[in-house]
Amino acid sequence: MNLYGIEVASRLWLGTARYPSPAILGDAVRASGTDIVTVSLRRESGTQRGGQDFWSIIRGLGVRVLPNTAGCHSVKEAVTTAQMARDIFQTSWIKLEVIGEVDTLQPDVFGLVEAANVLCADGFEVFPYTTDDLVVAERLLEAGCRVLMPWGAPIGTGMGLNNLFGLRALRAHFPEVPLIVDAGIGRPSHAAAAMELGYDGVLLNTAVAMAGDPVVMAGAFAQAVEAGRAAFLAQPMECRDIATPSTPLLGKAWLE
Ligand SMILES: CC(=O)[C@@H](O)[C@H](O)COP(=O)(O)O
Repeated sequence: MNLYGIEVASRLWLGTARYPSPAILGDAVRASGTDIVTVSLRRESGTQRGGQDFWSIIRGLGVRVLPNTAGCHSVKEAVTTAQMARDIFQTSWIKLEVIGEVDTLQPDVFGLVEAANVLCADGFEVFPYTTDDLVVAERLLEAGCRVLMPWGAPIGTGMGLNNLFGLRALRAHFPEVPLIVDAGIGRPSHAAAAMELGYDGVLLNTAVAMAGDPVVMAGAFAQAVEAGRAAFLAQPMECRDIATPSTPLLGKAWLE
């Protein structure tokens, strides 16, 4: 898929937080086959994760970094964080998060649109973490976003795809816009379901980082995303209310 002029092969993108160790993070990234990881500037740049060590591990993975503004609750904070990320990572890509509510961590969609306008005007290539609201999606595209990242469910819940209707509607309304489900995915089957809906990819963190075996789980997600994409391209059958025998009756067996 083409994102802001860059050809991206991987449809599974990973977050880099909450892994048991940097070595396991590296192994999970390799097992996932991803070529994009997202990094939170606010959470990872402190001393807690080793500062420079953490950056060098990420750089050593040889994947594209999509910095994010996780943990930002205001437009000002998100814009400043994005500007710092651009300097540090030498990229104009930014996954824009403006959190509006602490219990659900749901996006503040008003702040999100405002921040997207500011950042797009400043030359950023914005990947907005949004809800499944069609009107907000329109506003983000008007602001200059060329990719949308609607949530599956609140971050870290692992609930999967909470609003299938909303996600289907977004896909149907914006057939040409790359759509990546971001957040709330808990199991490989959720990722496969998103891909079967025709989504272009999924971004997840907690489901891999907090699994009993993150490396095996990363591989399982890779297979699920591939299977879901293949199923979408193969055009799944429609659901029906009425049963249809899969073995046509050509005649009845005659028993004496
Ligand atoms: C890492 C990151 O960017 C998260 O904010 C992202 O939304 C992933 O969410 P999950 O941890 O629910 O997969």
